[in-house]
Amino acid sequence: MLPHVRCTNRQRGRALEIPVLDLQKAQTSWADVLDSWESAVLTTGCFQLVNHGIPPEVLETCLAAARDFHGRDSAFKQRYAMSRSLNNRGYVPADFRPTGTESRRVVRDYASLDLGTALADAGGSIESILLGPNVWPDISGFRQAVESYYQAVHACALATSRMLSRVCGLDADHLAKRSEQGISLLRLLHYPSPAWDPADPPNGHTDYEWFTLIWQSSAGLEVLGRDGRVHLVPEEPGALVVILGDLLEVLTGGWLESTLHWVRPRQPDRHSLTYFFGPDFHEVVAPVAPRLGPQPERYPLLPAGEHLTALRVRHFAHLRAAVRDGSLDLPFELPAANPLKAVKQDRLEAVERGRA
Ligand SMILES: O=C(O)CCC(=O)C(=O)O
Ligand SMILES: [Fe+2]
Repeated sequence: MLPHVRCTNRQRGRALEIPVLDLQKAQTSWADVLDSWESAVLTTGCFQLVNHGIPPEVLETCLAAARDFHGRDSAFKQRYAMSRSLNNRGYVPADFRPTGTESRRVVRDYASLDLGTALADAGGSIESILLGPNVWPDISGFRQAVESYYQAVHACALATSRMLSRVCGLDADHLAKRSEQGISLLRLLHYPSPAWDPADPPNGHTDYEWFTLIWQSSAGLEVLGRDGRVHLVPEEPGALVVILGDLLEVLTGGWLESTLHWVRPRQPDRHSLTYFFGPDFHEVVAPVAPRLGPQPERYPLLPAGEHLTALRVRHFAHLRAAVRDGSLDLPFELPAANPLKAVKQDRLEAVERGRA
């Protein structure tokens, strides 16, 4: 839990700044802008991306489809509930409270419709939890609208991955090559109303994959920078927000850190289109030179598919129940906790000490 972190637009008299980076410029003259990318990921761990190549009409049409879906009645949405299958796909309502876990979530004040890479031949295999078939609501034009956005945001993630690979001192294609049928996920998120009390501790977390691309309809996303300060990510019309995920931290042995973040909507009815860019199921992620943190040995060797499957199973009650009753037979031992918990816990405590 992130205790007592308050977001203000100014702290100690200095304006907080989330860098704005231009993806088109990075594609045409990457060497000129590599330093600014490196500085962004090392300081705030978060930046806004402009000229990202997603046509505004593709974004708007996907948003309209998401609004249409989330605006329907509960009986309609429940037809597509994630809990109806073992796949990490479909609708998860707001106010979902996982029970019996060590989850830090106090309340889930958002609903989502989750979809992602769907392997044609995943049926029945362990891969099908993360890469199973998508669930498409019976709404005219919905699938096309969302698939168009998915393709566009994925292309943007590939271009972003080329810059982040270079920042890590690796071949530009390093991440893309390891993510050809990646465990990637698009969540159409809806925050119906600001349910938070400023006194509540925020629901801080880091994302699990390489990195995340977020489009937000209104402000609400807050990140904790490596400067120990809280940054409100301002609304930047048309921009995508990029934050770093756990697997980039593992890849660099802690030289990069996954971005601690949380959402406290400023206005009711906030939507976000949140795309998590992840590796192929059979990739094993471990620290890779040359850019390494001071203690790369603290990072476990992570088989991506097993690790991400275990996190989903630990999170969702219906998957835990399926493991208990034998309808889901995992070919690996479910770890008692996220194996990255220790490194992240240390960081949270260090941040707290820095504040004292
Ligand atoms: O809605 C957002 O801006 C971010 C959502 C998020 O952090 C998540 O789904 O992991
Ligand atoms: Fe997140």
